[in-house]
Formats: sequence, structure tokens, C-alpha cells
Amino acid sequence: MIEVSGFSKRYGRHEAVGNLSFQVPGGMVFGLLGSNGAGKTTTIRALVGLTRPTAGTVRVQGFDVWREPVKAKAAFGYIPDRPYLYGKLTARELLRFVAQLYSVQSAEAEIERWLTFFRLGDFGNELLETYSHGMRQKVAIICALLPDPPVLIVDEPMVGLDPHAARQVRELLRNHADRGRAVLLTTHSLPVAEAVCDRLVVLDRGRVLGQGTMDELRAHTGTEAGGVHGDSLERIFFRLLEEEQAEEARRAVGVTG
Ligand SMILES: Nc1ncnc2c1ncn2[C@@H]1O[C@H](COP(=O)(O)OP(=O)(O)OP(=O)(O)O)[C@@H](O)[C@H]1O
Repeated sequence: MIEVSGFSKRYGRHEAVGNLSFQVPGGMVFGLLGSNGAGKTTTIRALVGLTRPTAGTVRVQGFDVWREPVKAKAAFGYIPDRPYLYGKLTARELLRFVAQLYSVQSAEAEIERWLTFFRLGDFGNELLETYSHGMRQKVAIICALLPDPPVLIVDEPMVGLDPHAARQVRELLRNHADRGRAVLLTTHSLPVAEAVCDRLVVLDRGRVLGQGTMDELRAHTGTEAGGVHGDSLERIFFRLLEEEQAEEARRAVGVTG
């Protein structure tokens, strides 16, 4: 369970995220969408304890990430958009290290199962510094999933993955939630969001433009279902941005007129 309540983050005078609230219970894939600079990564960084909220609270499995960081961090797996891996370790060495940290049961068998799943078995004894971007991304995904965490937090999961791996990851995220875990992801891919997310929040410049299930967002924006896969979320997304721009224009006229 993820609980974000009244979360705001300021950098100097610039408000990156303002008064954001949402919950992600077990069983749900929740998508954080928005244009560049909308505040998605800032929200994720607060949730994983990398940036401190200016206001509000962020909780994972009931633990405040800033007050009880060790308990909160034991409860989630995190897949960053640019993963840092220890280049002088092999994939197997890194995964054994992670397995020990999280006391993973049957660790060797699990590590081999994951390496095989991502077709990395033959490279498992190579140094990570020799891995391609996509191979590193796969290892970062295995690191996050190896402990089978109750909460999974994912920043741009598909970047750098080939189409086969991207489909595997979509299915993994969905399966993780279907086994009762909470999954939060950010993505620029509207088809991915539409395919795997149960609920969505659309951010723009740190503010919420819309929030709900696809059906709720369709009803809110007056856009209809159907069309090419991913197309219907695209229409919702652009309608929300248009509404925001129209509102801004009205405010500007009000100020100057
Ligand atoms: N460390 C920082 N110092 C100052 N400003 C920052 C910092 N980190 C983020 N920001 C600002 O906060 C805003 C939100 O950035 P954030 O990285 O959360 O956006 P995003 O939605 O993840 O964007 P993108 O899709 O481009 O990755 C931006 O205006 C950015 O310039």
C-alpha cells in the first residue's frame, strides 16, 4: 500500500509538485503520467526516500518514508529510470548480494530463474560494466523483484528494452499486482499506461489535471472509448492539457482585462 498525502516539493521558489494525494492499495497498478517536468520523478524520489517532501507525507506499507526509512525501504522494490549498478560485480554477484540483504529464500534457484527469464543466463558471470543499457535495465528489474516486495515503484520501466522484453515487463507488472501487490509506475508511453494501469493521475507542472480509472477520466473529459489501443488515453491526455491551457488563458484575460 502506498499513501501520498498533501505532498509538495519546492526547489527554491519553484514548486515541482503541489499538494498531491493518492493511494495505491495492493492489487492495483497505478500510473503517474505527465509531460516533461510534470513532477513524476520528483514524486517517485520522495517515495523512495531520495528527496524530502517540503510538505505532506509519503508512506509505504504504513511506514512514513522519512520517519521510519528502514522499515519503509524493506517493503518496496525500486526500478529507477537510470539504474546504477556496481560495474565491477558480475550479475550473479550483484543478485546474490541483493538476495542476502533481503533474506531471499531459495536465492540461487530464484536468481537462475530470473536470469533465464530475461535470457541473461549466459552473461551472468560477466562484469556489469560490460552490459548494454537494456541488459542493465533487466538486471535492475531483477534486483527489485527478487525479494518479491509488497510494493513496487517503477520509473519509466520500458526505456531501452527491446519489444520482447518490454512485453515481458508489462506482464510482470500486471502479474505482480494480480498477486495482491501495489505497483506504481511513471511512463510516457500511453499505450503501456492504458494496457496495465487500473488508475491514473495526470500531472502537469506539478499539479493534478485529472485522476481516476480510464472510464472516470473518459467521463470527465467527454472522450469516448475505442479506437487504436492507447489512442483513447491519448485523447484524454490532450483534452486535459487543452482544458488546462484554456483555463490559464481565461485567468490571464481576467488578470489583464
Ligand atoms: N534537484 C532539482 N533542483 C531543482 N529543480 C528540480 C530538481 N529536480 C527536479 N526539479 C524541477 O522539478 C520539476 C519536475 O521535475 P521532474 O524530474 O519530477 O519531472 P518529470 O515529470 O519526471 O519529467 P520528465 O518526464 O522530463 O522526466 C522540473 O521543473 C524540474 O526542473
